Amino acid sequence: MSRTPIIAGNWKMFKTVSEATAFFAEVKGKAEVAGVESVICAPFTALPALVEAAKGTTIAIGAQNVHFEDNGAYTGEVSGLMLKDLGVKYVIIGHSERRAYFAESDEIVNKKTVAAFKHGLTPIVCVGEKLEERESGATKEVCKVQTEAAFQGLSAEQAAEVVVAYEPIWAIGTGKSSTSDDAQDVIGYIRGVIAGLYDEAVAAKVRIQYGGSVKPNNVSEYLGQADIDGALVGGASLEPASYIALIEGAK
Ligand SMILES: O=C[C@H](O)COP(=O)(O)O
Repeated sequence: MSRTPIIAGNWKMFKTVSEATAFFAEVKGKAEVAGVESVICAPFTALPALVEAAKGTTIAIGAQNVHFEDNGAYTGEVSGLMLKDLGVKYVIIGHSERRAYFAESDEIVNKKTVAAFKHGLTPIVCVGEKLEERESGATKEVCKVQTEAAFQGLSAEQAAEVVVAYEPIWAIGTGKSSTSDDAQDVIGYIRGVIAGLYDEAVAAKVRIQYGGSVKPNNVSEYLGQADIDGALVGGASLEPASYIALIEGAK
C-alpha cells in the first residue's frame, strides 16, 4: 500500500499577512514536488491571502483549529463552515498546545474531527504522550486512548482520510527528537489501533506523521520508516529555504 507522503508546516502563532504572502511567493514552485503533498497550516488571519496565493499550485492550506459547531455564541471561535467557505483544505485538531493551554479534551477533539468531515475538511489529528507518561511506560496506552477517542463515530471512508500526527510532547520545540526507530514503533502501534477499530485495509490507508523537532537534516530518516508517512513541522517550517528542504527531503 503506497501512501502519499505529507509534510505539513504548522506555523503556530507566527507570521502576519504580509509575512505569510512573502513566504508563499518564495516557496511557490519550489515546494511543489511530485509525489509529496505540501501543506501550510497558518493562523486564521493569514488564511484568506494564502488560499488566494495557493490557487493554481499544489500547496494545500490548512487551519490550526476549528470549532465543532457551525455557528453560535462562541466568541473568538471559527467554524468548519467558515473554513470551508474560505477554501481551506486541512485543519490541525488536538495539537498538544491546544490540549494543554486551551483544555481540549479527547471528547472535544472527537467533536472537532467529526465537524471537519461534515464540512469536507481533512483533519490532522494530533496524539502523543507527555514526558512523564513516556518515562512511566504509558506512551502506547496514551496514544491508544487518544486515537480511539478521536476516531469515534467516523465511517470507514472518513477514517481512511484522517491524517494522524504522532507528536511526543517532550520533543516539540525542544530539539530533542524521538529516534526514527522509536517513532516507527509508536506509529506502527497507532496503525494497529486503527486496524482494531476498523480493519487492516482502512489502517493501511491512514497517513501517520511524526512531529517533534523535525528538521531538513532528519526528515528523510523518519520518512524512511515503514509506517511514517510525513511530518508535522513547527519551527523548521517558518523559513522558506527550510520548508522547501523539508519537502525535498520527503521525496
Ligand atoms: O506541530 C508541530 C509540532 O508541534 C512540532 O514543532 P517543532 O517542529 O517546532 O518541534
